[in-house]
Amino acid sequence: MSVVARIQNLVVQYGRFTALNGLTCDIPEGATGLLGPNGAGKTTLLKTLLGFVKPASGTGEVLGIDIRTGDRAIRQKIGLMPEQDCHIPGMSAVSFVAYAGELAGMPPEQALRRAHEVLEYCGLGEARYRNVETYSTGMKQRIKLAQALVHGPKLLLLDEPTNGLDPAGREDMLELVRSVSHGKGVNVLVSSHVLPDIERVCDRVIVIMGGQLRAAGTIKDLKRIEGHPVDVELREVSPEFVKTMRERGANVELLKFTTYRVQLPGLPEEVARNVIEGALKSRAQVRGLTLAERSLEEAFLDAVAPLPTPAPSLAPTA
Ligand SMILES: Nc1ncnc2c1ncn2[C@@H]1O[C@H](COP(=O)(O)OP(=O)(O)OP(=O)(O)O)[C@@H](O)[C@H]1O
Repeated sequence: MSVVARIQNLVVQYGRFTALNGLTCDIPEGATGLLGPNGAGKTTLLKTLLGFVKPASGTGEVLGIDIRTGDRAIRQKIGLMPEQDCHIPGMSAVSFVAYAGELAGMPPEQALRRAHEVLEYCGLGEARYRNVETYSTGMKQRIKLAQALVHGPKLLLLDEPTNGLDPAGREDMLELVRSVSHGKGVNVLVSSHVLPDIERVCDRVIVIMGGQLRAAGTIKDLKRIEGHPVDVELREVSPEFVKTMRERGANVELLKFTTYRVQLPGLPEEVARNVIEGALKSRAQVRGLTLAERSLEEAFLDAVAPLPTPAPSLAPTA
């Protein structure tokens, strides 16, 4: 797995409050979701990657550049779509986006040309000469994306990109982010509380809590259930199937309607074969057979569950 950013033992403090508490994680190439409950440190991590916030200790590299010293070089290669509105009052969309390009180091003419292109790409072509203050919430979200993309970043950081959007606007924004990451090959890190959004756009997630890493990996792996149980949908409820599978050493539970979850030792293919044999023997008709998985929400809740507290050590007796 290639990485776009790597951070180790990162500590970030606001006064005496520690927001990132020894965070170590890799941000892989592709589309990654950054998950965590309120106050977990997600925005702080994004700001630290951009060099806006300096770590008290620890190390970090983004696209091969040290986050402690290379903030200007980093900002030329990263785009940030912040959670809050970031337009400048009184400016038209095209002037604002071109200005964002210049701030990222582009020559004015090139910035203006790119501003027209990205506004078109973000669906704001017709509204580009309008004052941004007159934009709807959905349009304001799009212009935040346009200003983040104007300088052709290699990594795009998105902080709650679907905030405040209605269902149609949300769909459009997710489609845009997906096309940026999967069609244009831009690496993206998306911070969001909306797990279905993350599932739509990302292949991997990083879960943080209390400024520390709680889980990281592909969404597929995080949803996997230990022991590879399979879900078997039968044509009808079959006590005979349950009996047969139990005789074969399986753990069987009725999940819903006519679907059973079956757990047996062995690889998923072996378990599937065993289930088919059991169904044939018990004359149960199989309608579907899938590897059981939990929802991303279940995996997330598991990752952020309170950590077990170590047992108190016994005081030595005199
Ligand atoms: N400028 C600041 N001064 C003091 N504390 C801050 C500052 N910015 C953030 N914090 C605190 O640091 C912690 C992490 O904040 P951060 O905004 O990174 O969390 P988050 O995971 O993005 O939260 P949310 O999901 O609510 O946006 C929070 O407890 C927050 O109150």
